[in-house]
Amino acid sequence: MSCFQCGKALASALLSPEDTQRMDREMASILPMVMERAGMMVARLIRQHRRPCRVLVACGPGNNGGDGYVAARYLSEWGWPVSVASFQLPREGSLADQMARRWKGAMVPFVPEEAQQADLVIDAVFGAGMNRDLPEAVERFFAAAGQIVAIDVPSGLDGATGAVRGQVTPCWMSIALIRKRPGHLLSPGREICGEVVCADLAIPEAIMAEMDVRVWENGPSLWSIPVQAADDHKYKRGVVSICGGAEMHGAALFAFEAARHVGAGLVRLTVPSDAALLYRLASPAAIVDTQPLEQALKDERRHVWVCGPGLGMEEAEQTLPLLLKAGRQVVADAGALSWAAGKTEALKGVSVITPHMGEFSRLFGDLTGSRLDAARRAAAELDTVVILKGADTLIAAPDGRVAVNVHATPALAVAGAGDVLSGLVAAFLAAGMPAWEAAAAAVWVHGEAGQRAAEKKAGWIVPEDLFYELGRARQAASCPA
Ligand SMILES: NC(=O)C1=CN([C@@H]2O[C@H](COP(=O)(O)OP(=O)(O)OC[C@H]3O[C@@H](n4cnc5c(N)ncnc54)[C@H](O)[C@@H]3O)[C@@H](O)[C@H]2O)[C@@H](O)CC1
Ligand SMILES: Nc1ncnc2c1ncn2[C@@H]1O[C@H](COP(=O)(O)OP(=O)(O)O)[C@@H](O)[C@H]1O
Ligand SMILES: [K+]
Repeated sequence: MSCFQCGKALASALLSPEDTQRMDREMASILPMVMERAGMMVARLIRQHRRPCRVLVACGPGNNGGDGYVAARYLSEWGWPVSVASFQLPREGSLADQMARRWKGAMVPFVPEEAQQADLVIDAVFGAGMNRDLPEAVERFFAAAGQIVAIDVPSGLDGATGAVRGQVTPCWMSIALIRKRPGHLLSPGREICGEVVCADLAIPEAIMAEMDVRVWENGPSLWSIPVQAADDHKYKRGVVSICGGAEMHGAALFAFEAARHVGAGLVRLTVPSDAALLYRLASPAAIVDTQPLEQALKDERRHVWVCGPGLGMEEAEQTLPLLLKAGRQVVADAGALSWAAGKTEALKGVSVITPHMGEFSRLFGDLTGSRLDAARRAAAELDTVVILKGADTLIAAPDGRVAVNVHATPALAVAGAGDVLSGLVAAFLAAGMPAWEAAAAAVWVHGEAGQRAAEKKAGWIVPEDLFYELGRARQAASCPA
């Protein structure tokens, strides 16, 4: 089943600097109109969010500055008291220069005292074109400001990665132009952007369709989860098998209950025989097998397995290679990832791995560069979908696609929440979804269930609270084709 459709997903595209540059080239002839619209939209959005107040627009030398001059003109025409502080004037003859020349209002020096006196400072110093560390004068200027609205991205934020290049003062609002950037969602960028509002700018569809987008905000436009049908039967819904360990029963049981509650047709636990009774007592609904794994693997219907939650090193060693040798689709987590540290190639053939940052570094070494690039590299290296978990979870495919998920809640920061996620991924794989789509949908449904559970329990949840939210969370995630 292939359900990824680029067109449908365009609304949630996250633009890289290369995307922006390509778009600028494609739109060369209409760029003045696009900049005019960008500045106007910024002014409009500010008018929607604030009563008239003293505004200072801080403008840089590039197109971000150009947008700032236009926004200043509109607000001023609407009667707002506006002045402009130029960090550096645009190059003569450039588009930004043309917009600067149309600004006939007050110009003030680019100094912190001016920023301090304004009720609202608009940051149009650097946007997507920022290519080196933030100059100190810019840091000091914004540090003195009260409320800041950033055009596109706050100056100093790397839109591609969410990294900051200097001391960046947190904004009240950021107005993303055309589409958000990964940096609006990825920490630490996410924490300095404030509320992120997108100004669509009505770019011609033909230009948008040409975009080779590889990064998206995770959401239902990226995948289709199978819906219930009159002729459903348990094998059509999908069979999930879970390896349980001898000592830590809870983790495998969390994955088991998650797969059951999100709609898998049949979920089975394969466990050491002396632990079987404990599993059965813990969950009377559990179908617990004690036959050797080789035996269980003779059943071709059991083609999706969760391997890792609650497994010790030895148990992981005794199960994962067998599952892979038998050509099963495997979701590898926890114990399986710890076992593979130092021999990452042992994970080749796994469909999805679900490391948190600690497990990821043990597998792939300390992070150099951005988490987004690291997750993408790991996915390509192993030819596996990588779910790099955290407050901003990344779902990377071997072909370079990445979904950035912020549809979650800090209420999920509790032991066992990751085991639930493994069960969800397996359930969606077993339902026939391709690995990247299954992983992205599982992460979103996990976040949705977390939000619903947190709402009921003032934010303080345990993993079990997620189970009874999963049906509705799956429903919310089912996007009609
Ligand atoms: N296609 C699009 O996405 C559109 C983009 N627009 C605007 O264009 C912006 C990008 O414009 P540009 O590519 O001109 O880039 P910027 O306006 O972000 O800045 C580029 C200029 O700043 C200088 N610069 C960069 N980092 C610096 C640093 N740390 N210290 C000193 N100087 C530095 C560069 O040498 C260059 O002169 C977007 O953020 C957005 O605001 C809009 O005008 C509308 C359309
Ligand atoms: N601050 C947070 N905001 C949103 N989601 C979070 C946050 N902290 C943790 N999570 C999510 O909760 C889950 C925790 O998984 P993990 O760390 O593997 O825990 P465990 O192995 O104990 O189950 C992950 O899916 C992660 O993305
Ligand atoms: K900016």
